[in-house]
Amino acid sequence: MSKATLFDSRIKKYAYREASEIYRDIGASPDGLPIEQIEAMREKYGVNGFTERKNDTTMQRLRRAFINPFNVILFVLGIVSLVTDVFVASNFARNATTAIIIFSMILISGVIRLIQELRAKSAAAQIDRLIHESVTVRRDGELMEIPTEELVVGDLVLFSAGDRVPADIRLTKITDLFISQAAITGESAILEKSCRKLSYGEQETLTQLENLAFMATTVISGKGEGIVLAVGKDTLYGSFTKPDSDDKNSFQKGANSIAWVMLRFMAVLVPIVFVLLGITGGKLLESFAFALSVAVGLMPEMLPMVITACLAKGSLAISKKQTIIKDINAMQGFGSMDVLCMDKTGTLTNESILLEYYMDILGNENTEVLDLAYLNSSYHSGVRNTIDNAILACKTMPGCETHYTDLLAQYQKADEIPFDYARKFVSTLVRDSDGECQLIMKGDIGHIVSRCSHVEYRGEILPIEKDGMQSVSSVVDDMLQDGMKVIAIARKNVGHQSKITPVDEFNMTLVGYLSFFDAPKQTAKESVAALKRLKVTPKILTGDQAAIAVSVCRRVGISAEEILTGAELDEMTDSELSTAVEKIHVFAELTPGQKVRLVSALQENGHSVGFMGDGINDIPAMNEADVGISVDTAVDAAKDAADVVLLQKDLNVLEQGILEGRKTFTNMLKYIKITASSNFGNIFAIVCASAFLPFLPMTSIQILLLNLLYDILCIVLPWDNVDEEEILSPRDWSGKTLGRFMMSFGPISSLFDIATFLFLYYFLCPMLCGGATYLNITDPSLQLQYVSLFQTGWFLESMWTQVLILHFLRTPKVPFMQSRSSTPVICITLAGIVAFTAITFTSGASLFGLTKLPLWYFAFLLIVALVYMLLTTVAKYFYKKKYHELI
Ligand SMILES: Nc1ncnc2c1ncn2[C@@H]1O[C@H](COP(=O)(O)OP(=O)(O)OP(=O)(O)O)[C@@H](O)[C@H]1O
Ligand SMILES: [Mg+2]
Repeated sequence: MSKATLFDSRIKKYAYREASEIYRDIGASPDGLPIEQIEAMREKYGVNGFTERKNDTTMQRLRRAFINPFNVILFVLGIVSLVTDVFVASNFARNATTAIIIFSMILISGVIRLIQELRAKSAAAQIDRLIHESVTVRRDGELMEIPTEELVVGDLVLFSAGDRVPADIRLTKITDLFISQAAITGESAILEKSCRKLSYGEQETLTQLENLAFMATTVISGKGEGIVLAVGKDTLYGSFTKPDSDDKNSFQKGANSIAWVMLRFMAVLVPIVFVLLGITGGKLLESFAFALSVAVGLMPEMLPMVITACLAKGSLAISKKQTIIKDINAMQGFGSMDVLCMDKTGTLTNESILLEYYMDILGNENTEVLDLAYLNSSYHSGVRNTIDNAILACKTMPGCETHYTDLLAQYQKADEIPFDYARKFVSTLVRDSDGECQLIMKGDIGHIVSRCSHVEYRGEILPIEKDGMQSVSSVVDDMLQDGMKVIAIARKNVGHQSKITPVDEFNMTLVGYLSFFDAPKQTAKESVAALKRLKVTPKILTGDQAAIAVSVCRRVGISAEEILTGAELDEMTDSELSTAVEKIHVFAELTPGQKVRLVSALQENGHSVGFMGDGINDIPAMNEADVGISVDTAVDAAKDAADVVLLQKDLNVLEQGILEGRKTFTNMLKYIKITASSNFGNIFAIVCASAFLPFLPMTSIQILLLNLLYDILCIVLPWDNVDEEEILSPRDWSGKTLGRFMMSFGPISSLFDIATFLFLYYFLCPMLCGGATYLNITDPSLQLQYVSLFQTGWFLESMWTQVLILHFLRTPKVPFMQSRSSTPVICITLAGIVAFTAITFTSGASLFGLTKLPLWYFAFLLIVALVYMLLTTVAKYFYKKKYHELI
């Protein structure tokens, strides 16, 4: 039986039972669960979350910090070294230093990672406090607010318009409850829900069962109450969202592609080293250990740690800039986003709109139109948006204090059909004191007019004639072109009929219009310019009329020469759309589904797309986009669905977030590229050297030590400065450019390694060992000294150049003069060079097979370092010229 059918049978049965039976079955009661039973229910049915992270045990955290592919390789290496150097070695040759270094590498990277995670967790806790995702439940007979993830099976939940359903629920009580299931079925139609027991004859699929509400669906209007049947991964939504496989994970994909590049280099280099050593007569186990340390030397072991640190630091920095990153992986979206889609109201225009005119069909002021709109806005139980708020605000107009209260007393609500972004209007049925009912419809002009057969003018009801409609639309057109938002009001008497269905919404009488002032924000023009400077193309995806969208876009500097409406979009094939989305920046009269289609068309074209919105209509597009952005004032469901929440709906805030995201990414890429290329350079030189050296150019323990020291220095990289020019365009997060970077800069470092190696072999070592080169020396102790001098010389050269090159490759500019690393980076790297050089002068040096070198060698080192830096600067110039970027 498939997972889905299993799931079906488990939850579906409750649709056909009375509430009382369900309470008994699950062990709940109509008063809600007793507090002491909550834990037991959680034990039995699980938690309401998808990632274990929320309820981490120390074990899980430790496991994540310590177990990763890099550490596994290190561990194998540690064991090999334990076996060869300690267990099977003779008493005399027993030496555990290699094993100790390897295990301390594992320990250090793990502990740092653990600390980072704990810090990130406390940051996340702060963030949770800022954006409350809470639900109302009835427990022990009392209503209380709890965080969504504390919900358990058996809880009684209450929700209303604008909420996201927090779990899978069997409804027990509803008032005009309408739900959009787009998030799980993809269908934009809005369904009316009920709480009656269904009978088995009605063969329906799970999502069609009207007395069930599913996790992640959106309450469009009305209220509901119900028993939680399934939570977290056991919900229908949970059954098809596997934690790590959703397409939001381009971050993970990027990390993987980087790991692959590294693996390919290893796959080539390591066997070569092994074979070369074998040919030159090394011992099998020793050669194996050496080849493995080469592998470790090549790996950026600290990658997981640097990534966690960078992301944690970045999201903390962003949160100080009024932006909350809910999902840390969404930082990637922020760094790489090159198209930002947004709706109009509240982003480009002010958050609230003002009611300006209320008029009959020919444009004369008419209070009856406003009264009808007021009744409609007061009585529909959907989410009140800016339009409703503007209409309801008229009760505070001077002289109207009692008028609107009287009006509500005079007309009672009888029924409604909620607002729906596909139909773009809302209908309410009101009953006067005589029991006569009238249907009031308000919404988009086009959609309303298409349902009208008559117009009302000065009390007379006239059939619509063609030219009559033209003079009507000219009234509206002028206002739209001025950037006003206009909606239409229509009505119909339906006698004593007390319920309405969509069939009743025809043959309406058009009464008039309301127009609103939807003024662009003062800062909008500037912010749009800033986005363009950051190479993020702004695109407007609005459900509103084309004319107003054009007017607003002109005023804020978005090109509106060409515009595409929802209707035109539906006519297009995918390939036509793919070219259209590139050159058009304004899309109007869209349904939520069309917004999704546009976002995915942009993604198909290779863009990294952000979507910023605040309404229920924006949720599907936010889910589709690489990064969904919402604002603190948005409806709860939109905030829940977003990856990023801005505490102010202002494009300026977003600009700061984008910059911070790119900065984070640049620092991560810096670590990866520089480390990988200099490691590659070193290892490549070692390979060349092992081909004809009669001894190991560096012992495996030295390679590891070098690597460990270097990695410790890299811990400060997340705190490095980033050049302003570097973050002016979106960052690509993938292994695509890693290979070419390694191939361009790695060999330069090998060149100097080999020069040093020749200098050591033919000049320094013979000079200090009686004038002969290694092969001509017969005294074993002199041979040992020769090797040790050679290896120390190379160790120091590698370390110096590897650390210095960090400062040269981190920026395309001239280091220290045009672009300075941050103070911690400068201090730590300098301290590192001094400390590690000092090690070779201590007595402990012999533990690692290192020894003291004459001071004049450092003069040589200085020259090598200088020439190396010079050559790198030249290479950097050409690289930048060719590829237009460095990091
Ligand atoms: N509460 C409402 N009552 C009646 N009609 C409404 C209501 N809300 C929206 N509409 C109609 O639906 C159309 C689309 O809604 P809306 O403008 O909110 O879409 P949007 O895509 O969020 O656009 P934006 O936020 O950019 O203005 C509106 O132009 C209006 O005609
Ligand atoms: Mg909107």
